[in-house]
Amino acid sequence: MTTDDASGLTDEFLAAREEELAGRVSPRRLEHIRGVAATAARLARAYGVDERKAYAAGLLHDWDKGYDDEGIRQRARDLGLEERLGPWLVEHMPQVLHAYTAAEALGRAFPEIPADVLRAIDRHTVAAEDMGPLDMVLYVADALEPGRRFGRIDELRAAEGEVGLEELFFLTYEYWVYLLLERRRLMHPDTIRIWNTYVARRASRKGSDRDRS
Ligand SMILES: Nc1ncnc2c1ncn2[C@@H]1O[C@H](COP(=O)(O)OP(=O)(O)O)[C@@H](O)[C@H]1O
Repeated sequence: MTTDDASGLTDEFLAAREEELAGRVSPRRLEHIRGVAATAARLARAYGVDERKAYAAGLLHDWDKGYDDEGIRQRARDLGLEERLGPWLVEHMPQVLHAYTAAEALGRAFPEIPADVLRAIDRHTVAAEDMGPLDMVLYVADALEPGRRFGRIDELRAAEGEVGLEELFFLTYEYWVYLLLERRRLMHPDTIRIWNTYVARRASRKGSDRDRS
């Protein structure tokens, strides 16, 4: 099996993980998870991304969402993630840790999960400067699944299929950053770097669109 091979993501494997999830998260969270998996699969079809991987990433992204703040801090330490993430993040941002711990724990427990699915899970909350198509599909699906309600969601939902995947990711990320500011929440220190990267990429994309027309 190559690292990105999806052949281990059989129907049986996914059904077994879904059953385990019912014991790991609340019914409400499970509903969100199912919504994200279905939305990720739909986005994958629309944007030419591997549908099974997208579904699997959606199904598994909140694997560790059942921990409370102290529990998830301890899990991050137990998985040896404190060095990578830094003690400040572990102490002050428990709400983002589930993404990193899920990717690490799932990778250890289930070698059949492709590396790119684990990567998408790892970056589903904070994102990254080098988001690939699968990463973007999961990030967007997490925000747009049918159970989510927030101010500009209808506008974002309407953009699905009308704009490219990177633009849809950008619009979703923009809104998420805006919400963090509005709610006066702490921001992950990578947020400005990621924002700047995608603003610059967008400007050059728009520039080359203009050159072509
Ligand atoms: N860049 C960021 N910096 C700090 N917190 C963030 C950032 N992005 C998202 N969050 C917060 O992390 C939490 C988990 O978000 P997320 O993983 O997307 O949702 P969920 O796991 O519920 O599907 C939310 O409270 C969200 O506001």
